[in-house]
Amino acid sequence: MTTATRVLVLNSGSSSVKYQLVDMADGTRLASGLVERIGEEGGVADHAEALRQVARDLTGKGLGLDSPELAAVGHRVVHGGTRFTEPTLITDEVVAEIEELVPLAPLHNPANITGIKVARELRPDLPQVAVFDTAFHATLPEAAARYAIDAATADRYGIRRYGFHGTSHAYVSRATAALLGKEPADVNVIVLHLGNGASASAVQGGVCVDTSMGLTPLEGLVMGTRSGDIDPGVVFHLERVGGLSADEIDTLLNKRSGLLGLCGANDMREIGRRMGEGDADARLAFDVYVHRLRRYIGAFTAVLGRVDAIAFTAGVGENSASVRAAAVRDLEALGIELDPVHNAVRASGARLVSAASSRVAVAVVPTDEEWEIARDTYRLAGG
Ligand SMILES: Nc1ncnc2c1ncn2[C@@H]1O[C@H](COP(=O)(O)OP(=O)(O)O)[C@@H](O)[C@H]1O
Ligand SMILES: CC(=O)OP(=O)(O)O
Ligand SMILES: [Mg+2]
Repeated sequence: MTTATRVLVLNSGSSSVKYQLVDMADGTRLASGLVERIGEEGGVADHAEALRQVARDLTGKGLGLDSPELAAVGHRVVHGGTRFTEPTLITDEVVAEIEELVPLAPLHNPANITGIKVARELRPDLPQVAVFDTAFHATLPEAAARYAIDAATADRYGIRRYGFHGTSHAYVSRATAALLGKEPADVNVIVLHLGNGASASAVQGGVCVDTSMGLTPLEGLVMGTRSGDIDPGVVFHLERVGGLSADEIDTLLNKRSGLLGLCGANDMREIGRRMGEGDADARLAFDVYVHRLRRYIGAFTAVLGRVDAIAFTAGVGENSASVRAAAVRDLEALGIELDPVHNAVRASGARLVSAASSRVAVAVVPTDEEWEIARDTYRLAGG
């Protein structure tokens, strides 16, 4: 008999499904892929269709879901509320509870649930595990997690800071400690996850003590299409003076704001190109993005007291030398000094980009949310 050591990870996003098949016996990535533009012109119709396409892709690679070597399926679930703070074996009851959390993550949780349902239909015999974006942030102290609003109202509606991208913040903070040759327990790190969604976290000795996203993945940094922090008064103003409905304001702030709202492009590569041509809107979008990042670097430096490393990760953090340079420019007073030559080198692995004299290490650390989910899944269900 073969021992089942393979884990399939499904990361169903709002408009894409990413998958990875990992052999946990030796850490080999056997297959990975992406189905994009779900529900858009030229793309597949919906998430269920996207997942069937993932199943077909795997079958085409000779790695079909019917394989006896498959030990478990791990699912990224964005919102776990206060109910889920650990990876959880999926049952009908767990699915129902994730469904109850949809109002807290309307862009994300429905897609995650579809992924779970389709995978359970295809392999009802396999253990399936939900790994939550919020879980790594369950350690936030109350002072960081609570909003200063009426306590009874907050408790009644579950209003608090949950934080997201937790698998990335967990993976990258550990990988940063490894890069420094230290144990996670001995290192304080500010992790800057800069993808389409973007968030910062303050990790003290391996434990998350603050993060920029809140009740939903809208708060904090400027993102591709999301505003990040704004005065909540903007919402009332748009409703009372602009006559917009709650749904319209939600769409505006989540899908038509951020870099896209400021300059019409959400891709940092395009913004870089346009800045090179002297485009003033692209320049402003870049400056607003960087200004917000610097505020969080300052804030989380104060939260941590001692910072050993700042780690840049995800699409923008791993690839944009100009964002990294602008984010830490002129911060020598905080012990942060970049090495411009190292920073400009294009490379793929985890690496230091700070000057030898920098008190705070500045690192580029590629994230691997799928690996982190596979590890959590196998630990619970496979091994
Ligand atoms: N070479 C690059 N230079 C600058 N930005 C890049 C580069 N490559 C990718 N990006 C940015 O990374 C973003 C996507 O990041 P990613 O982590 O893949 O996002 P997500 O997983 O949230 O969809 C893109 O919007 C793009 O702006
Ligand atoms: C939670 C979140 O913002 O996720 P993503 O970056 O995948 O949109
Ligand atoms: Mg991502």
